[in-house]
Amino acid sequence: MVYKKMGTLVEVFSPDSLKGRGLRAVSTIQAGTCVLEDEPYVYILNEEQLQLRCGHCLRALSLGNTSEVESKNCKSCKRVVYCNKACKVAGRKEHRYECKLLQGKEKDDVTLRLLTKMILKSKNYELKKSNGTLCEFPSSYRDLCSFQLSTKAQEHLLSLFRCYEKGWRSKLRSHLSPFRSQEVLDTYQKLTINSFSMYDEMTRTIVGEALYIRASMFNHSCEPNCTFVFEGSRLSVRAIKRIEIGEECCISYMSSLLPSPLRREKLRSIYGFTCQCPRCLDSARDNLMLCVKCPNESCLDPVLPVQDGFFQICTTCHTEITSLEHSTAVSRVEAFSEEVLEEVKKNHRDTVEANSENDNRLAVILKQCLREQSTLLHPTHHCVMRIRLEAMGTFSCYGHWKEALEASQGVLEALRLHLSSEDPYIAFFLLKLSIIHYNLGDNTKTCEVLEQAIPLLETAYGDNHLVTQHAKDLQLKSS
Ligand SMILES: C[S@@+](CC[C@H](N)C(=O)[O-])C[C@H]1O[C@@H](n2cnc3c(N)ncnc32)[C@H](O)[C@@H]1O
Repeated sequence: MVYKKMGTLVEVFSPDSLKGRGLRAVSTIQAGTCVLEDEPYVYILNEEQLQLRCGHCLRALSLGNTSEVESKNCKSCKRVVYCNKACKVAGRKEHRYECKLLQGKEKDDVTLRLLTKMILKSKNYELKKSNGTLCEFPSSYRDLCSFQLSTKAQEHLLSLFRCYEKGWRSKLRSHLSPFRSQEVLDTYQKLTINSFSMYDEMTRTIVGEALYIRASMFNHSCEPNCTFVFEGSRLSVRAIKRIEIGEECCISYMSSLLPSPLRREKLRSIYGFTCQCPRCLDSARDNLMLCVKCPNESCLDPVLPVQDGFFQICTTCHTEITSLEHSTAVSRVEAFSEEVLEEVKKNHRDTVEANSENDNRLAVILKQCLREQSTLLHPTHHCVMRIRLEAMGTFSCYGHWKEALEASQGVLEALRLHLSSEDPYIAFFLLKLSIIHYNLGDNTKTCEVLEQAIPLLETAYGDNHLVTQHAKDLQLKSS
């Protein structure tokens, strides 16, 4: 196999037969180096973001002047907004593939819209009979790997697709023949394992979905040496650790704040592989993410799980936790935490106005969840960390700074325990914490936290990224 360079720092290689292709360093890469930059082959904004962001550069728009915004709307679908004329012109070429889709009568579905846009965009794309082997170097989306759906899942997808198709097809030129089922399935099977959720890095809100041909070559590790960041729709993959020549460069496909059984299950069901990274192979490693509090109130130390729903004897005070009642209560609070996280996700924080009914409802359920967790789960438990992070973000978004600070208690310690010190999530957490201190008028704490955050942000995001710049501006203002 001839390995070809992708950019100047990495080359496509074959790590092993299970992983397919991957990328490895062709020279030593220092932490903080941009390993690869990529523009999307195709991208879309989520429905609730359509009126909030420029359809081309994805910048958040100020919606103060509605008549101004209307003049920059797409006149045909009236769903996509641009920040100025230049973006409108630049975005026209891409928008023509989805303009009609957005005029459809069917309820929008992000995955089906991306799938349809992709097929429309690649009309010249001919399905090549695959012999199951991957080409050495991907130059078009046809060369990406795919994940074979079960027959049942294929039928389900096709029925959803045909329903969605009815909604927009009447708006398209009549000579366009219906998409072949094989074309739909093949495109979907590539999209599911190769597409990226695009983030607004300042809020960590998911704003859309995109497919990058070159960046699709990065394999996954739960302890990655690279991270990816967005500037609009442009994606940069950056080294967060020193990478030796010949070493594989990996990103993480999912949140590292989940214990390994949950991470591995998600990776299996979405991407079709069983993760064998060092973190997943060390079964004891993530146990603290599943710990309950010792019920002895003068102890409260973490007690490790032994098997589904059952816990060990507390090693500090030797209290036994054997009751079924206790394990049922733990499962209930874990399930409630997941429900609350889902609810927060659905209510897209940046689209609801402060002091609205939503605000109160979300605040109430987050507080209730924190209360219920506090009697049973140890602060290192993944549900506690994830709920506290959400609560911190939600309260900050509504300007409830004291409550946001309260929600942040114990999170940094837990993050440091579970994540590697270079993990961008720690940098992002510190930035959010500094913003809370700043809004509470505590300049000393703001500067203290920013001093830790800025070097980490420079590595993960780069000096010129908006997130790093924001941290530096805050440092100037508070010093
Ligand atoms: C985005 S693609 C990565 C590039 C892919 N290896 C290729 O050859 O095109 C994702 C797919 O790569 C494989 N993969 C990625 N990380 C892996 C890992 N840690 N272990 C096994 N397979 C992995 C899985 O098949 C997964 O669905």
